[in-house]
Amino acid sequence: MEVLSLPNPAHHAISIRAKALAFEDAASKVLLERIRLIAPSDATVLVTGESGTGKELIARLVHSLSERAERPFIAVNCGAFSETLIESELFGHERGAFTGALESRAGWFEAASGGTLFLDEVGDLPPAAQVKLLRVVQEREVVRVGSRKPVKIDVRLVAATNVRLEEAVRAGHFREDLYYRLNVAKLVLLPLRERADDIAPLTRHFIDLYSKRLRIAAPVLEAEALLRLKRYSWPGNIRELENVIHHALLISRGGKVTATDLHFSSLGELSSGSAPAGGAVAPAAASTPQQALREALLRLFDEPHPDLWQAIEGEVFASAYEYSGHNQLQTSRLLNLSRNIVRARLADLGIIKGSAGGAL
Ligand SMILES: Nc1ncnc2c1ncn2[C@@H]1O[C@H](COP(=O)(O)OP(=O)(O)OP(=O)(O)O)[C@@H](O)[C@H]1O
Repeated sequence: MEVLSLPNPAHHAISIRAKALAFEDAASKVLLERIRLIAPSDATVLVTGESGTGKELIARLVHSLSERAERPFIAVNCGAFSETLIESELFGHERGAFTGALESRAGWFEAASGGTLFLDEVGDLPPAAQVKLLRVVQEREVVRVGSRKPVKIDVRLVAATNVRLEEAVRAGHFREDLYYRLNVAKLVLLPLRERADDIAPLTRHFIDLYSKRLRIAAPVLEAEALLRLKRYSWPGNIRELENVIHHALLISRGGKVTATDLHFSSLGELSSGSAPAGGAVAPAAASTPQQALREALLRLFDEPHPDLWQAIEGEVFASAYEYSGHNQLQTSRLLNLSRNIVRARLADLGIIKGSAGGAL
């Protein structure tokens, strides 16, 4: 596996989480070369790719390999805010600018000063915010909501989209002038099914990651299981592979992951390609988070465990989060704990990123 060494790992412990990034497929190697070329420049980058292909990770990599690496990296999901809130989130607001604006507040552009601002799902920006963003990109200054005073900013912009922005432009949903301003350097992430040689290194990576997190010895992946992973179409891309491996580790036994430990979503049916050696693989039964939790707890009690309580706690938080559809509020209600505790524990376990809003 190509292991990417970052300029100063100590400073990237949060942003890249000491990951060995898997870039083994020929297409991924070309992408990595392109990232190495683009990152040191200050050019605005547009990252495109289906959901779960690694756009945010690539944005962090661009930041880490740039001269701004020591400065903040802030990730904002443009689709996560209402039309009225997004402008104040990005550009800030003055006290009294709108009902509830009790204090003046800097937006993410100002907060990312000297660093990189990652605008995820940029295609979701409403038209008024697109006009403002265009102005920011052109003038390199922001005007807070409710103010007229421009504030100079020094921010490198990385934008990402999982929709074809060209089509959004054609349909009149996204401004053409903004599209050209964002699309200075483009990084295209292929769906996982089109870079099959990444599947094995990514799988090894997630086996290592989750066995450490679950505090178990890393199990061996049986050849038949790997074949099955390679034949799947991965509609949810790398994120789905991560979930499949995490789940497989929860239910695997005897130090190995077998083909039947792999539970796929019904959306990405197995391709009808060549049958694996030793016969066809039976489709795995669907598993609910409750079943997964039950199986994981039983397995934890099965063997002597160095840190049983922590491992149990981890499983409970992970399963409740899964069961709540990755919603922190629902998870806190389910566990009858405060949202802050839930957020902190999920972050400790590496299930969510360090802080709300993605700021580091
Ligand atoms: N090359 C890689 N090596 C190791 N892990 C990776 C790699 N690419 C992506 N991942 C992991 O896959 C998961 C999904 O990646 P990420 O969140 O960056 O995808 P995304 O395209 O931004 O998703 P979305 O469009 O849903 O926001 C993350 O856990 C990420 O760390």
